[in-house]
Amino acid sequence: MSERIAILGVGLIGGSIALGLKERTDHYVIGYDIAIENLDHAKRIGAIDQIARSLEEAVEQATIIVIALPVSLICETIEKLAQLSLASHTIVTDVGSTKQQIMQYGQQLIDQGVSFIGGHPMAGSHRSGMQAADSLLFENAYYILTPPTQIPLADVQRLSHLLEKATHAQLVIMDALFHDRIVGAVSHLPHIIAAGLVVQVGQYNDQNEWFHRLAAGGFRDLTRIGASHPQMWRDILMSNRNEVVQLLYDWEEQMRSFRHALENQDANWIEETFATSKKLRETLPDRNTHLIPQIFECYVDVPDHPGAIGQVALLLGEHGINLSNLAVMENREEALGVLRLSFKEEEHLRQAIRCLSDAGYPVYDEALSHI
Ligand SMILES: NC(=O)c1ccc[n+]([C@@H]2O[C@H](COP(=O)([O-])OP(=O)(O)OC[C@H]3O[C@@H](n4cnc5c(N)ncnc54)[C@H](O)[C@@H]3O)[C@@H](O)[C@H]2O)c1
Ligand SMILES: O=C(O)C(=O)C[C@]1(C(=O)O)C=C[C@@H](O)C=C1
Repeated sequence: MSERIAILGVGLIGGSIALGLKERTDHYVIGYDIAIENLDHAKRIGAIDQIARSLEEAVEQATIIVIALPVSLICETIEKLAQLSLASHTIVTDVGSTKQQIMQYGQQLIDQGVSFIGGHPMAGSHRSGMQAADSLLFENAYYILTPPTQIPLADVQRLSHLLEKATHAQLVIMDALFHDRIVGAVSHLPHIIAAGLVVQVGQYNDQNEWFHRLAAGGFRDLTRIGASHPQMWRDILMSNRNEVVQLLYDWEEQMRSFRHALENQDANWIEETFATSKKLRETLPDRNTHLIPQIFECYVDVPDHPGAIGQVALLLGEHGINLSNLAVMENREEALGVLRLSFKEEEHLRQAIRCLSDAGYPVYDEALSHI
């Protein structure tokens, strides 16, 4: 099926998705942005087929709407879209870095019968705008979707396939709360730490310019993200405020432990902590080593009704099992649907089989033998 895709906000993320869509699919792409120069550039380089002069013009007849605006504007835009009469088969998604607040707004669309599926590609840059867009930005990165339980299986699959094809990312389904907690720790907290360090050293530098002159690899590596877009990060932190406040308490505790160790000349504690850090840092999965990822799969029968996908995804999420992809294999009327669940780790597959079987779902292997 050929889609008409409206991208609202043709900046770094919207522009990168648009480029991927035009490079790797045949879908028609319409761009809308407040900055006309972004749209002109996008049209010139073939990232979009058409420039829309208004939000209404962009979404009219769109079958998929991707909201790629700063988080506060994503919420506002969802409210605006809920006032328009979108066709019932339209899927609306977003790319915002937080998910719980956006999903609450998305309920307004779901109440109108429109499928709203939250999204967040876990890759980006401290740069912003269409000029920085890149069709390879999301290659091999995780792209998280947070479909509410009411969304039909087929819609989640339609969006997931489209995004996978356009971005070459690894699509993962996750609960919004789970997402905000984890992304708070691995993205939002690091941005605060980088900004805090840059401001602290900037204050020393005001007294003595040698601080900046001597800032070498360590400072530069750690603070690249301190140059990120201020309004975008204001929105992200305000949207994930509760999670980030909790994370900051833990961070203060970490820093206090370092200070105590130094005050008490506890060299062993310092060495042990750096040894732990080195070991953990070296075991971080490298995005680029997974160019041909090994996939572990199983098949599961689910009742063919709208909430079924959410229940399976939620069950796995609650057990901390990362689903890397989900596809509907069969969709017979009034009978069972068959889902193919893919995992990156064999251990996650084993855990999923155990937890789905315990919950009463029939689970099969590749040869469709009952597991
Ligand atoms: N930058 C990243 O690393 C990254 C990664 C993943 C997700 N995100 C999320 O993606 C979203 C977009 O971020 P980005 O990095 O692409 O930002 P960006 O600034 O590059 O793009 C945002 C675009 O929105 C446009 N815009 C702003 N106000 C508008 C308005 N009122 N009406 C129409 N257009 C308007 C801007 O002109 C710009 O082109 C944010 O919600 C962010 O949280 C960012
Ligand atoms: O690479 C960067 O510059 C980023 O900040 C990308 C990054 C991140 O924190 O990892 C930033 C925000 C997004 O929501 C996802 C990815």
